[in-house]
Amino acid sequence: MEKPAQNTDAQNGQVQEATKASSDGSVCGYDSLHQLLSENLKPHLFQEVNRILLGLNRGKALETISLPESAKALSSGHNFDLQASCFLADKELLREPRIVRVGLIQNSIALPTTAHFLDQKRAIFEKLRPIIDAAGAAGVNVLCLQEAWTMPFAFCTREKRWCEFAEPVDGESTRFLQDFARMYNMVIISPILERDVNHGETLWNTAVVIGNNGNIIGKHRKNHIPRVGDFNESTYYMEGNTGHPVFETAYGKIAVNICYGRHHPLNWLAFGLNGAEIVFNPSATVGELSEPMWPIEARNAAIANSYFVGSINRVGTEVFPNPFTSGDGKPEHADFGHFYGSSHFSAPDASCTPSLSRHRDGLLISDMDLNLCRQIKDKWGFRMTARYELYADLLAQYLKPDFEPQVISDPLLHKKSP
Ligand SMILES: NC(=O)NCCC(=O)O
Repeated sequence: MEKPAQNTDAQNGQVQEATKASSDGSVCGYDSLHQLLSENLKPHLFQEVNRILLGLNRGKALETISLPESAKALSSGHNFDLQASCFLADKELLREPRIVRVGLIQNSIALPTTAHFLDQKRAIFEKLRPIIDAAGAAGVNVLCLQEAWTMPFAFCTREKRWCEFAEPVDGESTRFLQDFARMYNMVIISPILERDVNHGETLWNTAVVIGNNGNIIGKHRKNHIPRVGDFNESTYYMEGNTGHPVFETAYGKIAVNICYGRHHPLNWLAFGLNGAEIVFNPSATVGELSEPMWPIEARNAAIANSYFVGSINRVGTEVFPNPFTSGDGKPEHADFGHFYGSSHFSAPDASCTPSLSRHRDGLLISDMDLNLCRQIKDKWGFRMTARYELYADLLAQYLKPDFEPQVISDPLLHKKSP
């Protein structure tokens, strides 16, 4: 048998270069996989790759939209990625289009985790200010920030001192965002570590929904808590007790499925059953653990539930003062790994936007005609064909202590072969 060809020095050099480029969190020196493909494939090949990877909206690739110069100036002045596109729906005879402009913000922390907590928090506020201003200048109607945006994602450490970052729902970060909500007539979703003072200082992982008049519409607490890798989050807060609320806002019915909840299809379903048209998935997750899942799960949820999904992941590597372990046999270490950004939108018709940068702060904007949700329900009929009664019955059985799985064994399973 012929031996596989050895790598040449040039090829080895290229591999090393790619590895070096990736250590800054980029995709081999490119901001995103999309950018890598678009800059390296011939246009006709890229068009076909794009069709298969990102899908089509009304038979065409998603169109980009132009943004005001003031938003672009903020992006270049403060070095954050800014992208914008548009999901269309068919024209209807009896309903006007319901076009909403939606924004997602991804960011790294602003100061080392060794800085005074107050300075860390305030520095994140200052970092976000121009990005939120850009969203406002661009006319964003609904804006969502990343999970636990006011703090480093210290839940890997299991150290209790990070609990100091927790705030009541009407605390400092909410007040900070309420001003923007009023100024820009914008609904803002603010995922924070919540301190529930009225219930014995209980901590929750909570998304506060601020209305476009600056009022607090309500909150949702993360339902599913990870117990995987360094995600030692159960040390800090409890499984949510707010169910699957959908918030009826001036711009549509929205819900929030916080991070690890995206691995639970029933969690997505429940927001859909309550009538959500856009579900946000503010997250904090790292490349080694979940990157291959990232482009699939939210997109699948958007398809299965006929709603839009906005997925957000934080950016960068956060190094903590004291090394930690997580009982997975890995040597002690002081960081989670790289939070890979890559925030994006998925639509009910299976199309999705290119992702934001894998390593830079960013603001992703998309116009979406919410009429697409019902149009896709009418086309595919997933709700109508869902046979919920079958599953309700199975789940009711499954919850009983004497449940036995419905397995029909081949009576000849243990027959000895002749
Ligand atoms: N924040 C959080 O729930 N992360 C869990 C890791 C993952 O779901 O990818």
